[in-house]
Amino acid sequence: MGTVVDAANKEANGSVPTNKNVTVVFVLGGPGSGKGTQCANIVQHFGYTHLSAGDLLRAEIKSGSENGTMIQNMIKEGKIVPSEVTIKLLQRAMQESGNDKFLIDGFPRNEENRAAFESVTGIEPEFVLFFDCSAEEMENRLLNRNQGREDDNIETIRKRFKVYMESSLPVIEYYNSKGKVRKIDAAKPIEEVFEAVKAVFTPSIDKVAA
Ligand SMILES: Nc1ncnc2c1ncn2[C@@H]1O[C@H](COP(=O)(O)OP(=O)(O)O)[C@@H](O)[C@H]1O
Ligand SMILES: Nc1ccn([C@@H]2O[C@H](COP(=O)(O)OP(=O)(O)O)[C@@H](O)[C@H]2O)c(=O)n1
Ligand SMILES: [Mg+2]
Repeated sequence: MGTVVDAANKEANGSVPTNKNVTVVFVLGGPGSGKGTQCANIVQHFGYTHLSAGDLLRAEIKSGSENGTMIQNMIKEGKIVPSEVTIKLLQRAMQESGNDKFLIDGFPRNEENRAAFESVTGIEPEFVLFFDCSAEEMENRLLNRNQGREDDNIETIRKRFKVYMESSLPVIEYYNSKGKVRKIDAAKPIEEVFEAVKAVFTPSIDKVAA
């Protein structure tokens, strides 16, 4: 057995992972900007596999892994888990999916995430989908999310916003300087946001034909 990811990792010289055949889109934006909601829509229409870094970390806590307590504490404090842990979970999920097109949601969240993913996997994102939304709107959404998350309380939300401003926005800026960011106004209703998202994923040749 072997997925495209395996195959790409075992290229001729055996050491440099290039992952040439894997398409990755990073889905970024503040907490509550609608990343997970829109990823579910994209999966339905465009055949990607959705990998949420936060969901993978929460599953790791539930599985009772030895890192579980550390991850749980970091999430409760709104801190970013060391990339070594998160990247292993992402790589495993990519391999298990059997797909070659991935939406990586909520990752990379800081410079360490970004640089480590690039050097470990050799993968460069096709583009970065960036959901732009005011802090006020995001806070309202998080306080009404009702998924029983330990970090959706006002104290942790404030910490997450600070981390977002200080550590995650610079990553978005980095990709912006490379011309890779596709910015979406995420403050609109879900359906309208998805219209804008669809335009990003639809090849321009189809747009002309439509
Ligand atoms: N465009 C939108 N307008 C209003 N509420 C939204 C919108 N997008 C998502 N939501 C709601 O806001 C909350 C956070 O959305 P979610 O997709 O979990 O965001 P993220 O993954 O970026 O934290 C959820 O309860 C979701 O139903
Ligand atoms: N790359 C990542 C993604 C999430 N996380 C942790 O998981 C928490 C929740 O992430 P999430 O993506 O599920 O949160 P939302 O932006 O969806 O609200 C973050 O606040 C971090 O504590 C992380 O450490 N590293
Ligand atoms: Mg999410």
